[in-house]
Amino acid sequence: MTQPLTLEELKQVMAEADLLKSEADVEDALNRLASDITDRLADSMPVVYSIMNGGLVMAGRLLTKLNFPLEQGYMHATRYRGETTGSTDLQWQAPPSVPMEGRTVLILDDIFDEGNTLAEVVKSCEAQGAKEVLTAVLVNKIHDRKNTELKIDFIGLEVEDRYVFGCGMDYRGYWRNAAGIYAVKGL
Ligand SMILES: O=P(O)(O)OC[C@H]1O[C@H](OP(=O)(O)OP(=O)(O)O)[C@H](O)[C@@H]1O
Ligand code: HPA
Repeated sequence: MTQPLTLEELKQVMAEADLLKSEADVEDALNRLASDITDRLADSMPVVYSIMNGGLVMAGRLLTKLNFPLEQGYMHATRYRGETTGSTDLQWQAPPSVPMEGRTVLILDDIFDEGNTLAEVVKSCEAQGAKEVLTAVLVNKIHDRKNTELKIDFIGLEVEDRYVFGCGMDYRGYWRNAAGIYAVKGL
């Protein structure tokens, strides 16, 4: 495990970061996502799961924009665990909180990076008998290292190939609470 960061270091990370998407950009993206998701799922009484922890902020901000009957749930699967590179094994820290057999499932997550997390989560939902599984992410990171053929159904924003934080995404456990999306200096 890397050494914990101090308060001063964490403030410096933010002070030196590049703002990639403003709070207003994020809000526009969430409104577009809500409209597209409503068009597709308004009549399907879906279960909408957030992938903890990263999906928490997106879910909280998106759910109140969805004006149709849905159930809300969560699951916690983690691959990075406070580091800036992902481990090969996805660790399940909490299984899905609502049964999904025969249901339309929508998975919400903050970022589609190499794609291992969502690919495995989707596979797991299918194995648990979901009728259909759709995915929505706030951010798709653009690079050619995706480890999956999975196509994300709803994408809010695209970002360049840098380590990003804010809107649910952490830098070594911190700054998920930042309202915009930032790239760490040098990463
Ligand atoms: O596309 P991938 O390369 O698999 O990365 C994306 C995943 O990584 C992050 O989760 P993380 O493992 O950091 O867990 P956390 O949300 O609990 O921080 C993020 O929230 C996504 O779930
Ligand atoms: O760029 C990232 N930032 C935060 N969390 C992440 N998980 C995968 N990629 C990222």
